[in-house]
Parts: sequence; C-alpha cells; structure tokens
Amino acid sequence: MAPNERNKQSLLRPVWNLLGNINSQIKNGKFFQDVGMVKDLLKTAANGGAQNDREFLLERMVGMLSTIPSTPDNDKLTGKFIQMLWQDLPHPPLSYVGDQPFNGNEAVSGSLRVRHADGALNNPFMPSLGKANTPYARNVSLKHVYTQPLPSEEDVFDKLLRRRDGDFLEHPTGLSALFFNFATCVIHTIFRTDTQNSAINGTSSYIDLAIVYGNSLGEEHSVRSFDNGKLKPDTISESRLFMMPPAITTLLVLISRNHNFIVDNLFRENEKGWYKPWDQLDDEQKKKQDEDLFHTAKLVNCGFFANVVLHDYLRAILGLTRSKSTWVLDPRAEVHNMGQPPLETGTGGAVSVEFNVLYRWHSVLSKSDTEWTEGFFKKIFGDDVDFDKITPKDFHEKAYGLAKMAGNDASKRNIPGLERQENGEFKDADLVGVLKQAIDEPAASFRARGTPSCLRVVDIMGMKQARDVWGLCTMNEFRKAMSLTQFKSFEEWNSDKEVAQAARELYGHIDNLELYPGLLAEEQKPPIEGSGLCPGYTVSRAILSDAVSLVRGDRFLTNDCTPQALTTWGYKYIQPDNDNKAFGGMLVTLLANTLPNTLSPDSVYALFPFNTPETMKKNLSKLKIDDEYKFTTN
Ligand code: HEM
Repeated sequence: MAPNERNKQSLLRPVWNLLGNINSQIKNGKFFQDVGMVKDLLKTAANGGAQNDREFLLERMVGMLSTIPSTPDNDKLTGKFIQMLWQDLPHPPLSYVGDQPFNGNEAVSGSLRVRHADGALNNPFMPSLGKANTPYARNVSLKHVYTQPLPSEEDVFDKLLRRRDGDFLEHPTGLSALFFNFATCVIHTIFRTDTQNSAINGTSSYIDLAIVYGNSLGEEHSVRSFDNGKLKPDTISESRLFMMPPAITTLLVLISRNHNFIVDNLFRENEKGWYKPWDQLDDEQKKKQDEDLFHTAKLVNCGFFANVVLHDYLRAILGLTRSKSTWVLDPRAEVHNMGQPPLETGTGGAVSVEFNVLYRWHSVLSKSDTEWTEGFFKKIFGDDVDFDKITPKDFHEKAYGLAKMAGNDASKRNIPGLERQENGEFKDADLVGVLKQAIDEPAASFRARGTPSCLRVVDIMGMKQARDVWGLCTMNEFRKAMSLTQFKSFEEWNSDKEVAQAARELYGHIDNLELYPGLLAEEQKPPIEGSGLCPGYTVSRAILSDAVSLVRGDRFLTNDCTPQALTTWGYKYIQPDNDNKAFGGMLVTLLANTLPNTLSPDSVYALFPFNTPETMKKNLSKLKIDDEYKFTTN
C-alpha cells in the first residue's frame, strides 16, 4: 500500500469504527438513518479530523445518541463519542500558567517559566526527566546471544573504520566542513558522557544550548556578566570544544553574541513595561531586571537555535538546498486526528546511548579539520606521536589534563588560533576568516574506512564504552526497533565486497554485528532527492526520529514557545522569513546580527554556509537563479 494511502486509512480508522457501530444499528433497524450525518463524518475524516462546527455534527450526534435505547451496542457508540472528546485534550495537562511547578500533588522548587541550567522541569510531572547528570536512556535491549567471541575494538577500527592514507572522498552533495562543525555543536549540547561514569550524561537532553549557558547554576553564573541580562563578551561555557577545530567555537561565540543582541532588543522594546536604565536601579531591582532579561533572552536564543536546526541544518540534511522549497519537516506541527489523541508535544525526554553512538560521525572530517586534530594530538603527545600507540589511559590522563589547562575562566579561553581584544571580544574579521575557511572546505563522505587515524583512540574508547558499560544492542536489533528490515548478509549491510568480507571475518554472522561499527561503516545513501546528508542508511532513517523527538518533546520549543514567554519581539525574531534569499534559512540572520557588515546579504557564504560555494553555484545554476547571488563574501 502506498504511504499516502496508509496514512489516509489510519486517519479514517476512528470514523470507520464509529460508522461500523452506526451501521450495525441501522441493520438492526434500531434507529433512523441520518445519511447527512454519515456524509459529514466522512467529510470530517477527509479533512484530517477538523470539524466544521457550523454543520452541527456534534449536536446531531448528541441528538442521535439521545434517541436510541440503552443497549450494549448503543452504549459502545456513546463510549466512542466520549473517547473522542477525551482524546481531544492531553491527559495529564502538559503545561501550566504561572511559574509555580506542581508535580502531581508535590511542590517542586524552581520556576516553570525558565530553562534551568541543568534542564530540570522541562516536564513538570517528571522534573528530573532529561536533566544533566542523570543516566542515559536505553531504547533497545541487547537480547542477542553472540555466537562467537567479539573481536578486539582495535581490530574493528583497523578493518572497518580507519581511513586509508590519502584516501579522502569528498562529500557527495557538497556539504561544507562548517555543516559538520555545526553538527558538533548540536551533539555536544545533548551528549556529555561523564568521564568517571559512562552511564551518566553530564548535560541535559534538551536543545538548550548548555554548551553556551552551562549545565549547572555555577557554570551559568560563570558566563553571565550580571549586567542587564548579558553574557560576558564572546563567552561560552563548554571547555571540551576548545580542544576542537576553531569553527566550532566560532559558531558558538556567534550564538553567545546573539544572546546579547536579543537582550538589547528586549530592553529597548520593554514590552513588560518595567525595565529601567541600569544606573537608575538599586541592587535588588538590578538583580530582578538582570534575571528577567537573561532568562527571556535564553528562551529566545534557544528557540532561534532550534529554528537554525530546522531551517538550515535539517534543510541541508534533506537535500533541500538543491531546491527553492521553503518546506521543512517541522516536528512541532499540530497533529490532530479525530478519534485519536492529539500527537503529544512537550513531554520531555532523555537521550539514549544508541543515539550517542549513532552520531559519532568521525569519518566526515575535512582535510583541514583532520590536520588540525593531528596537530592537536601532537601538542599533547609530542611531534613524533604514533596515533596507533595512544591508549585510552594516555588519552584520559593527557588530553583531559590539557582541557583543564584551558582554565576555569570561560571569558578568557581563546578560540584556537585567535586572540581576544582588550574588550574581551574577538575581532569580527578573525571570526569571518575562520568561518570562510570552513565554508570553502568540503567535508568528507560518510563511509566505512573513513575515520582519520588520529581519532583511533577516540573510537576505541567509544566502542569499549558501548560494549562494557552500555551493553548496546546489535545492529540488526536496532534496525528491527526502527521498523527496518534486518540484514541477512554482510553484503546487504555494505555491498563493498572488501568491507563485507572484513566484517564477516570479524563477526562470523551478520546478527553478531555490533551497533557501533554497524552504523558507522554501513553503506551510505546515494545523493538522491530527499537525501542531502547521505550517511549510512540506518543513520539516515534514525536521525529523523531523533530530531522529531528532541524538538517535539521540548516544552519550551512547543507548548510554552509563545509571545507571552518570549515577548512579541522575541517570538517574531525566531520566525523564519520564507521570502528571504535563503528560502527561510536562519543563519543569514544570525550572521547579519552578530557580524554586521562583514558578509554581503546576497553572498552564498551568508545564505547557504552549510554547502561549499562551489556546490551552491551548481545548485543555483540548475535552478537558473545563480545571477541573483554573490559567490564571494562581499
Ligand atoms: C572535528 C574533529 C573531532 C574531534 C577532534 C573529535 C573528538 C572527540 C573526542 C575526543 C571525543 C570524546 C571521546 C571520549 O571521551 O570517550 C568525541 C566523542 C564524540 N564525538 Fe567527536 N570529534 C570530532 C568530530 C565529531 C563530529 C563531526 C561528530 C558528529 C557530529 C562527533 C560526534 C561525537 C560524539 C557523539 C561523541 C560522544 C560524546 C559524548 O558521549 O560525550 N565528533 N569526539
């Protein structure tokens, strides 16, 4: 059955049930035949469940139900009607007015109106759901009994994951290195495995920009200036990212600047009517105003970031930068089918270990990011380091030690290779230079044998964690859970004969294939319509479920994303402009507001930075609109 047909069928199911009941009444001659009502019920179903109340369908149903005698069959009909009305609303309610949290009948401390640093209270009924420093979730159990001992993690890396020297394969749809630098920001905002206890996620499971704002009140305080709601100049919280290529921290510095841009506007608009010039306030008033501006700006900034994820990142993932379409897969859409509960929003969530592994995209590193990482490892382990000899123990002792050396004062940490000015900010020209280099640089393709050798120890640590601490399901178990067919052979998993044979030698039977190499060395999707990311087939399917779950599950991005919470200015600021030259892309706005007058508004560097300019030249030429764009920065 075609997917559309299937969809229609499921929409119609509750109506068929109702009609089935009515039909049996008619056959039994137990009540009159309201043909008009039946027609209207069908029309309602075809409308996706939306009733035209001017046709009095509800009143006619009440009329009909009130005239039939009470029999078991007739009572079922009344039951269906009640079920439909019950399911119209979420039970229990998902959001509350005011700022006092209420957990069933137990009061919980903290306001409901703010994003807490540790992510608590996203779901008021389960205040710790998805909070920082709580265990990872597991989505799929390991039930498979391995039929032979598992190969060493070192062997798995060498035979299935390691990029051969000089074997760089450019990304098939021209994604830029910056795309994956942004991806690194996204994954680090939801994953922060505790180095002492890998069962624990040290960050919240929400897209709450914890990498900028911190995971605890202490971290949050260290990035705040406590001056009218602002963050310290060009400051971000996450110290791990200072060990990574500079475009990653540069993107986050722009997001930190966006916070201060938002604060300026909230203060200027003064929609709440009680903000006053800073120097006219006493200490208590300053505290109140600072707190209110900070938290409102944080809500707006996170909402903005989520829309960059949907309108720039997801657009590139789905290959929509090859079209003029402004369509996005918006997980927040209201889904309301008659006779079924509305699809929930804002329920909270906790990220899982399966998805942590699914996102270890180390094979896509561009040439420059690979060189940068090699240089970084040389700084830690010496110029003559042999990447194959670094052990997890060495890495823990030396690399994490170096991260600590980055210092506790977040406002003093430098983007690798850049210096701060006297006022604490980086020079705009320096930031643009870093971004330009990452936009020009093509990323590598997802594939088996694509991970640079310097990340050998990182993948080995990941595989050990996945096996020893997380006890992850197998590749086929994961596919089954995602409603995907299970592989019957290694060749079905990856048709490259050498890769399939290497996996056979390691695992013996396809059912023994572990999730980590299974996902990361699977054959990649071709660059067809609807596919821009082109990762392994299973990754490509599963990340969409993850994106929907992350965005739809977040109360602050759904039920409580309102003009009241964000202010009218803030609410408007986070909306995409579908008439802009990026077809609704949001990054162009971020760049214009945080690096003013540096990139031309017509430049593909500002409009489509997730694809290389060379690729965008081809894409826009095919659409016959290339003459409307600039392919230089200015
Ligand atoms: C740019 C160069 C990159 C470097 C140098 C790098 C390095 C690392 C390191 C050192 C770890 C921590 C290993 C551990 O402590 O067990 C790690 C983990 C991870 N990496 Fe990468 N990585 C890079 C790019 C990426 C990219 C592009 C992605 C995907 C978008 C990614 C996804 C992950 C994930 C999901 C984890 C696990 C994080 C956690 O559990 O806390 N990495 N990476």
